[in-house]
Amino acid sequence: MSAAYLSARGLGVRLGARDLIADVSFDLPRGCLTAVIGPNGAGKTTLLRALAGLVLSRGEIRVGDSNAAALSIRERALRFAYLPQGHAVHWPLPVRDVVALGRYPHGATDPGNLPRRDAEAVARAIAAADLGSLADRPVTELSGGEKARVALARVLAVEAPIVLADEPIASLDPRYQLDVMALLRDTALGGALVLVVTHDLGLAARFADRVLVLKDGRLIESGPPSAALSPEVLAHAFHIGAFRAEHDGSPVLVPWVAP
Ligand SMILES: Nc1ncnc2c1ncn2[C@@H]1O[C@H](COP(=O)(O)OP(=O)(O)OP(=O)(O)O)[C@@H](O)[C@H]1O
Repeated sequence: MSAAYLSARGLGVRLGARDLIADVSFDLPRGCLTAVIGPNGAGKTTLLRALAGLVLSRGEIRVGDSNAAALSIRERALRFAYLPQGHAVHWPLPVRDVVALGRYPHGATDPGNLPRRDAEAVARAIAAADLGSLADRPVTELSGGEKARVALARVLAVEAPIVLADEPIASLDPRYQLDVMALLRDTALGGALVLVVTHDLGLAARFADRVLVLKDGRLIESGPPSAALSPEVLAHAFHIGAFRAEHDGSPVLVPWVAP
């Protein structure tokens, strides 16, 4: 594996007397799409929030040559583009302006008057998320799936080296699920380090280079999909089996009843 760009050592998040995640360690390179999977409540969202610096954590997070804890909020927002679960926007802002919020960490604070470099990044993100025909519509008038693509475009507009996406395909139709996974893979191929939380094991098997498996706040497996989605791991993590096949050279994995 190439040099690590994002490393966690003994990462933990404790709330009250409870460890939401504990002793999580990994090294991930740029240019890699990593799926984060695990049962409900396993700590996937908490892990992403800890990496983004949105929840207090212990242990160490290193980004490139920096200790993440030493970064200012703006530096952290430039390095980590974070797509939260749900991503509600309640103001009737035009789609273009919502996407432009992704340029805020770059100092572009007025969506109506973006410097050229920022306007170009916004245009790239709008095109990548296939939002060209919706760019001038108020975001509040879009469907759930369309809003999800706007939220993703905002994150892509940051053009950060690390993308943290929490269930970005949860509300999308099958076509856009495939498009968004392909888009995230292309983002990784373009040099970003992409972490995607998903419950779709089939898409994780097909698109991810690596898989992190969380259970009860612990990292129980980390590796290529062939190892991290093995029958043993799925039985241990989810108490399920899976139908496995290959199509067009890609792995097919369909969750099935426990063996
Ligand atoms: N603010 C909070 N206060 C107390 N407990 C919390 C808080 N946020 C999350 N938790 C608990 O932490 C655990 C991990 O939650 P988290 O949202 O990280 O899980 P997840 O793996 O993303 O789950 P899901 O697949 O259901 O989205 C859960 O048991 C949850 O109840």
